[in-house]
Amino acid sequence: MDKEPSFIFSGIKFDRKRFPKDFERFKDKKENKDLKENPIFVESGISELEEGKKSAKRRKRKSMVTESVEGFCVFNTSQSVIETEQNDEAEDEFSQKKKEVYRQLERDAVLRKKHNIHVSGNNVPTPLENFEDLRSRYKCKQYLLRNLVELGYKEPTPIQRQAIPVLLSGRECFACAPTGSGKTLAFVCPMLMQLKHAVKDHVRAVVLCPTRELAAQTTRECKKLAKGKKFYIKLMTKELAKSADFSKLPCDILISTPLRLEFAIQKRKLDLSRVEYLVLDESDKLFELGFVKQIDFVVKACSNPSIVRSLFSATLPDTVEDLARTIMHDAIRIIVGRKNTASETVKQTLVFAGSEEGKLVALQQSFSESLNPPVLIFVQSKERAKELYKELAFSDIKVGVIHADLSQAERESAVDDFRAGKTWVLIATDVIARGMDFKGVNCVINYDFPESAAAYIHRIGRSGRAGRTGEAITLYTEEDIPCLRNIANVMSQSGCEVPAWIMSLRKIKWKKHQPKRDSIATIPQDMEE
Ligand SMILES: Nc1ncnc2c1ncn2[C@@H]1O[C@H](COP(=O)(O)OP(=O)(O)OP(=O)(O)O)[C@@H](O)[C@H]1O
Repeated sequence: MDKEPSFIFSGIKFDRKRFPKDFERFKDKKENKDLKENPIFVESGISELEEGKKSAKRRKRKSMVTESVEGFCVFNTSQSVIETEQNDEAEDEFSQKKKEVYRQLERDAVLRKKHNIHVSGNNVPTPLENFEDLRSRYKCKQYLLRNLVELGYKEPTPIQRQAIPVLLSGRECFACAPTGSGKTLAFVCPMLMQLKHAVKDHVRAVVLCPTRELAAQTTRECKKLAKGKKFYIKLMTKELAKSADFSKLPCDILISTPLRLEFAIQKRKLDLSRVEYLVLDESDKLFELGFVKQIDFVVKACSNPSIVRSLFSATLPDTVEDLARTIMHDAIRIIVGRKNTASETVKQTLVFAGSEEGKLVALQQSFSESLNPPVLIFVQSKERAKELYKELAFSDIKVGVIHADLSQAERESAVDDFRAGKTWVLIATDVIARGMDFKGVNCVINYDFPESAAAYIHRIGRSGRAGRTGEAITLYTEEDIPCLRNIANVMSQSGCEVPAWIMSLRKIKWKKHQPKRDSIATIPQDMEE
């Protein structure tokens, strides 16, 4: 009904030339009204909306060109009816587009809710329904889709569903998703897709990891995903950092720890000014005091104004978010589940061990009753790692150890032996607490209480990865009790039961809990040889 032109006003046209101001006022009002009524449009789907508006405007202009007479013209009825109809058509098309944008926004919201994805930022791209979307929406190359199938990845994980389209749209992001939830693929896949093919003369993507072991693992993952396509993917080794001539070394993707990269930039004159992608993996660790200067240096060296930067971690403190915001442009924030929580697939328990002596007895007893390898044991320092290693090696358990005092080759072989099942138990410091992906670790034992809630989340996250179940046991003594509540909070947030008395302890502000502990050693020195 409302589309029928009123009889009285049919054929009457407003003389725009004579009353330009009035016309402008009228036009503005209508457009403002549209925006006010549809605030979501201002935030999301704006490009499609604008495209709709533009095409409607284009059509309007076209119909005006055909006008023979302007001004009040009661005899021009048929011409104006045609024009009104054309305008209506354009309006219709515009409102159809608008509806479609709304429908898409609703579908996006449903998909995000289903996968517990929370986003904030402008115009967040639609999450992936499946890996097939990579081909249909983003023209993903066959080699990559084939590699996903070969790796056995049937469906994207929640972080992959959202982070991949965000990065493919050229948007910067900071992403927080649980340990073992596939964050590596979430940043490697869009990187390979965007780089398209290899070039030989400059570094195009940089991934920074806090440890050499993680950098090596990420390089391997990257190569697996790039299989069948000639990309130059390089791990920054000590040798490369010391002696490579980067101007002659073809390198599309460079994976490094911050220190080695800083060294290479300074000493080897590594030019990062054309880097298109920069990923800070385990970003909260990289923003800690020991790294922050190097990170700052690398971020500045990656001076390409159209660079896309992204931050990934399972823990993202507000302070890091605030810092990240200062360097990122219009970034999208992606949180899977709740921020700073442990993986829900890990069964977590707290065990009171009384004293240091009690811890060793408890560990040896539990191993003699049942040992379900692979088991990872975390201790507070390299000295304690060495001590515990001697104790366990002495009791005939196939045990390995990794800490910062070992040579690179020894560190690698400790990790390889554990991966290959040659050792059943690996004793470690926090050096491998982040990012390391050991297949099927059945149990993580926090022999020494973790230094922070974040350390706890990352340590126990070496188990229960990629949807598998796992177990985490945390031993504590009297001196750990003041920090118990913080760990208990993490446990209860991920659905584990915690004794009421622990939950009623006072919360403390906790920086680094590394109390001085009694030595683990029980074996007399002369028996060690
Ligand atoms: N879509 C997928 N389907 C099944 N498995 C996957 C998928 N994506 C990744 N994985 C596997 O999940 C495991 C964990 O992935 P990844 O190491 O990337 O986790 P993460 O989120 O980076 O963990 P962390 O926070 O500990 O670094 C890996 O073994 C990886 O091969």
